[in-house]
Amino acid sequence: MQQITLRRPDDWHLHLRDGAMLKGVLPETTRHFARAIIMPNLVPPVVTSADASAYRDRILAALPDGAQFEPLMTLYLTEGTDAADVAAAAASGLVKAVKLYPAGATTNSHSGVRDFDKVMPVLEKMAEIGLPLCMHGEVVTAEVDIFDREAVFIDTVLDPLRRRLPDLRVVMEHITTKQGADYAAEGGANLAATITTHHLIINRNHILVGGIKPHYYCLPVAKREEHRLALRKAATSGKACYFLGTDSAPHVDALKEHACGCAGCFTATNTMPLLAHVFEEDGALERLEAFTSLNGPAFYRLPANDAQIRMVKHEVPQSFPAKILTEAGPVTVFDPGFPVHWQVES
Ligand SMILES: NC(=O)N[C@@H](CC(=O)O)C(=O)O
Ligand SMILES: [Zn+2]
Ligand SMILES: [Zn+2]
Repeated sequence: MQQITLRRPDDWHLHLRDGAMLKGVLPETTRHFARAIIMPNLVPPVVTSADASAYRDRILAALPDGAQFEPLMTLYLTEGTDAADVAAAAASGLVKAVKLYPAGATTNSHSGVRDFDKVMPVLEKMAEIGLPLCMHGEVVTAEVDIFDREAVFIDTVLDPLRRRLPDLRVVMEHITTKQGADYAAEGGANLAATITTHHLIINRNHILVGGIKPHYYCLPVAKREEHRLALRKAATSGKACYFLGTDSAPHVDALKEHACGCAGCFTATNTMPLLAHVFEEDGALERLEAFTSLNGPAFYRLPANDAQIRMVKHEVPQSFPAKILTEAGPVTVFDPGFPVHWQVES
């Protein structure tokens, strides 16, 4: 029996939603994770420090008994965001990052940014105080093919912005391409990238071959195999610029299995066993802790967790729930399509 011990992991990109869904999915994260960067794309979005404070209270109220979990709050950047409010929210410790959604790029992004000039005062303030900007890195212009959106974003939006504001600390969220992995590696100390569990496992064939698989559809959409392999190489490299952001994004089954299905994979339940599988397969188990527990806190200038988890590889494949039954409706858990022998024991 193989086993490993690592510092408790953190999730640097997580959707918890609100109300009945929040209550239903929160235990799936708090079981293994100590902290998570909480995405602000609620309806309406978490825009002001007052919104973030109220949302944090709702998350804390929904925690399962005895859970040791700290939600790290973010603000949703709009063209009306007030730089002074952002600075105050960061200074008080309430807010750990600001999230930028290009308008129309993904789930609940219509309040996002259209004109970058309008948000420059906020970005300048963030550069001054060292508050990270988390970016959903896709252009949304109709002429750009959906599989090229990330690479075009890097060239036409991210790189010009970083030249204009070199002190701005940026996290490229949920990178899905070799271009994304390469750009993050070359960006110096002010640039990092999160990588999801599912983008290490699926490519675009998994979504489309043999019938459309709505539970593999997320944004940015999974790309060609060469990109998945580039992400595997990046995540398992141990390099400081890459860390886990699951982007676990629950939608009820009725809205995933739909004529216009929602984007998002729900991986909170089985992420750590899946990552142990992936890292072992790539001969990199000793670098799993860097990816899940060390590189993220270092970038966010927070201490790593002191507590540990132990993971064990069993002879027999482990079973995971197929669905989480929330009071908002059932949510299908990401199915990697192969047996997983790893389990978190404590
Ligand atoms: N990743 C997704 O496919 N969906 C996310 C939004 C996002 O992170 O882009 C969601 O909120 O459902
Ligand atoms: Zn996103
Ligand atoms: Zn997300």
